[in-house]
Amino acid sequence: MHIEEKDTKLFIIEQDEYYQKMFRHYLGDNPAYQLTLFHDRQTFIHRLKQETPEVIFTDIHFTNIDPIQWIQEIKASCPMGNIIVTSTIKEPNIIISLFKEGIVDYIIKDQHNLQPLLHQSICRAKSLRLNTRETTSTIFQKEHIPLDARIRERFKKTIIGDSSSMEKVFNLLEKTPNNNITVSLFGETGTGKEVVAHAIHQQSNRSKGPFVAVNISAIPEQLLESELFGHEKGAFTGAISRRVGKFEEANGGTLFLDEIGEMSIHLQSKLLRVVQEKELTRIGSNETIRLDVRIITATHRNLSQEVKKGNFREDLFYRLMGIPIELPPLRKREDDILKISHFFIKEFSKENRLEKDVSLSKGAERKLMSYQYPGNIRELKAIIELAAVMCNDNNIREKDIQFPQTEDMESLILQEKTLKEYTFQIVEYFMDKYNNNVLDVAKRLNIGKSTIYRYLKDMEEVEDKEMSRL
Ligand SMILES: Nc1ncnc2c1ncn2[C@@H]1O[C@H](COP(=O)(O)OP(=O)(O)OP(=O)(O)O)[C@@H](O)[C@H]1O
Repeated sequence: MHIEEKDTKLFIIEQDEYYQKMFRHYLGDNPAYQLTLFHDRQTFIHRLKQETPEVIFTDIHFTNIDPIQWIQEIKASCPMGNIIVTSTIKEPNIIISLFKEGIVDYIIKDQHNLQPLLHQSICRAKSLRLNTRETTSTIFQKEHIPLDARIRERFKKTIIGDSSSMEKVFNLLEKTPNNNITVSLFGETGTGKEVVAHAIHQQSNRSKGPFVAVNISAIPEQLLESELFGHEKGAFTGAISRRVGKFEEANGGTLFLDEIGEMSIHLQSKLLRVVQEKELTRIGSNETIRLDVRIITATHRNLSQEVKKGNFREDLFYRLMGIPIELPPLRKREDDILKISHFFIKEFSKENRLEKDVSLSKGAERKLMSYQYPGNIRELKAIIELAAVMCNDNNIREKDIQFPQTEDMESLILQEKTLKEYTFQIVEYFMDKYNNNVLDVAKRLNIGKSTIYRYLKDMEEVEDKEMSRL
């Protein structure tokens, strides 16, 4: 979308004289911008309460005030203003927290190409405003802001989960459909990063365009450049024909760069250029191709640590961050385990055209709840599918649920139950296994029949108590 730049009202608070001059030089001379520079915090806040600039540039390095508090103060004074932070502070954790507070962009001040970055940032802030028709300061979740339930419900059709940690994810996802902002997904393997990336595309105003996914770690380094950016015939040995890269393939749609943390530093700089300039040239070509692609990235790594270690370019990190969404591991989503299990069982029954849907016994449910799932949702899916194949009468019992041997004991111990609770679990397991034949179970566990009956009675009482509490 072309953004009309005439008379864009900019407020800039900057205490450093050198940078004040720089802002005046880079932005003040541009007739499209109406610039007001402040160096005093109080005057700045006072004016913000009276006027509404479209874009607010601020540093975060002020004495006696914490960066988050400062952004909150600006937002409280001018809820409609789009905040862009310009600072020399490069601490990734601070930057992520500021994005979560709702800033639109973060620009490191001491870069050589600052002028185009400032300009792009202003355009981006304005396009957000036009596209979303909401303040960019509400781009990120805030409990007190009414949430768009319809968008949330659409996301919930493919991303199963109701737990409180997922609610935070949905709060952020709600803010993605009507703009072009980059989304960066973090989370352990199997937590659903690709599912979420696809859902973002599906719910966005680009859903009619292509969704192209590239797994960076699956492509050998020497092929990745041409895979992403394409090449002309004869550009290098082996380039027997022209190849359109994934960026071009995704034009008009969404490009999902999975495992972005695995990209080499060399390619990172090329990617940065493409992301910043929104155009590329294929290897061996002079032609410039304009890009209109939304980028979603994912990684299982802690990227801010990778930045600190020098493995990931800090400028690219900031460029790609956009809306950062952390997908929680399944062990922190206990409330979702059964819901997702039932979802997979339904899918399984449908895919296999079963006349009667597979069901889960209470014992099986309890067993599913007892595990830690190092492989997250992918592992749960595999466990459920295996159980659905192994079970008799389309009813999954405890014995049908099989966890990898090595994790089994550890995961049992990690539950830190009482001895009585462990005993109940063992009795329940064998009752399930021996089709409720108390005699067989007593023999197997080498205890008297009456002891088993006593346990069963105790278990029933515990269950009744639990039920009456609900
Ligand atoms: N919330 C969810 N609801 C239903 N199914 C899900 C959900 N999240 C993930 N899945 C399923 O779990 C499996 C793993 O998901 P996905 O590939 O998106 O994970 P990932 O985080 O991208 O993994 P990796 O980091 O290994 O690439 C897929 O089969 C997917 O369909």
